[in-house]
Amino acid sequence: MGHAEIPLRPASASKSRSLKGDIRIPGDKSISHRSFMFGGLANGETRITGLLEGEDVINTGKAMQAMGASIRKEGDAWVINGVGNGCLLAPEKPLDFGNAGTGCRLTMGLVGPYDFDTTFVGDASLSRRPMGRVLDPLRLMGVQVRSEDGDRLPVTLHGPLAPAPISYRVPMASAQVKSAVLLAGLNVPGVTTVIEPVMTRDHTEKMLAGFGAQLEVETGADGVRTIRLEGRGTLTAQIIDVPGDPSSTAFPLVAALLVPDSDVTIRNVLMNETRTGLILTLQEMGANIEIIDPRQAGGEDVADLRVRSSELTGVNVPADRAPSMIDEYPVLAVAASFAEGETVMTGLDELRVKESDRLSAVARGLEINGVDCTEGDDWLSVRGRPDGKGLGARSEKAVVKTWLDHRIAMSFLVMGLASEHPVHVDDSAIIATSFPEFMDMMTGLGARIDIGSARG
Ligand SMILES: O=C(O)C1=C[C@@H](OP(=O)(O)O)[C@@H](O)[C@H](O)C1
Ligand SMILES: C=C(OP(=O)(O)O)C(=O)O
Repeated sequence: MGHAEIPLRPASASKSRSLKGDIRIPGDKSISHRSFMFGGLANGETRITGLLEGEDVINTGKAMQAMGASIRKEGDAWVINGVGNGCLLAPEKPLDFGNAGTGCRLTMGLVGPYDFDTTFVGDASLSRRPMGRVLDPLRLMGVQVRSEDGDRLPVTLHGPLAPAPISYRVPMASAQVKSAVLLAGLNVPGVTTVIEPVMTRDHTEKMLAGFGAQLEVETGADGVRTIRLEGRGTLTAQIIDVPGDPSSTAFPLVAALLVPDSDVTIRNVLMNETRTGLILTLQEMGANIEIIDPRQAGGEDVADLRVRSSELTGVNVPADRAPSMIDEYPVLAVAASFAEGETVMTGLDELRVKESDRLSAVARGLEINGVDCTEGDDWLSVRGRPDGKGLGARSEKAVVKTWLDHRIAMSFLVMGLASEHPVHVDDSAIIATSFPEFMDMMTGLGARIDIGSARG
């Protein structure tokens, strides 16, 4: 059952006394998707520990199974026997990616060049999101595309008999587009080139190299990256331990900063520089975040974070930082609501095409909870109230609309933990797409969050 059919599960968060504890955040969503995909494609048996068992990632696993990979769970490990590069099977039914842009767009690249039909479907949120950004480069490789108006789902792809490699300059800052082109290149003879003017998360490049793909990355003096991948090579199974997701970490982290007398340690957090923009920004705002035991694990930087309540001050968040914190703006806007002075966030155009139009969803949610903010076409400014006085819902009717967007739901629940009045969200069921443990983990730290019954 997709989220379109699941009844909404409203929830409310109320002012909490203090958050205390030591937690381990579930695995990174980006790395988990790619672990299932590359393991499903490689020769041999890939073992994954720490995989995020959220709905988004599970849907990617089901898609890989539908295309021939064998996936099973043994104790804590996921064990995958891959089909071999170039050997995916035609799925018998449409692949349903639920709410997941990453699963859907990367798999379009992975299977698009194959000479058979593959149909992609998703929930109401995913069906509203633009797919042209991935379909355009696939068309250049010779892939036939059948889609609804405006390149929305459902989409059916059929690869050509002789796919051609392309050189593609990614027109927007998007790791999903970069990755889809590279994954398509895996099954195309010759060298596929991706030019990335603005660096985005680099998990695809790193992990493909780890699986043995012939891939090189060159960074120009101007920061422009050129990634070249030799197609039709062999991928070899790997052992993967997925580090904790910095995007999920953002919620208990901001909550601990905002709720007075809090002291929370978060273990095993991925600290890849393409993902740490939020931590940097919060530190600039005066956040007390201690980075403990920074280390390498499985080719990635990880660390433990000790977070204590802090008085925050508004800052300007530069546009060029957006790719390294793209999923964290909703919760940053919540942090800014409790900061002294104004926070201005720029370069936010990509927020309009996430699970919801996050710029507008955040601005509406802040407004109904008494926050003074301004929404621009690609920017947001927030004027905070350090004591949280007057913030929160003044009536039962002031319910944040979450639009099937997990990050909107979690961000506003965090807001309610430090506001004078409770904060209500119209749905919390969607949180299971990326962070099924969110409620238990937060309430375990002392957060007052109640799940209500469906409102009429
Ligand atoms: O490649 C990835 O794993 C992701 C890339 C980002 O999307 P875009 O590529 O659309 O920026 C991010 O928002 C998403 O949560 C995960
Ligand atoms: C944008 C997100 O994910 P996706 O694009 O995979 O749906 C997210 O998790 O915030």
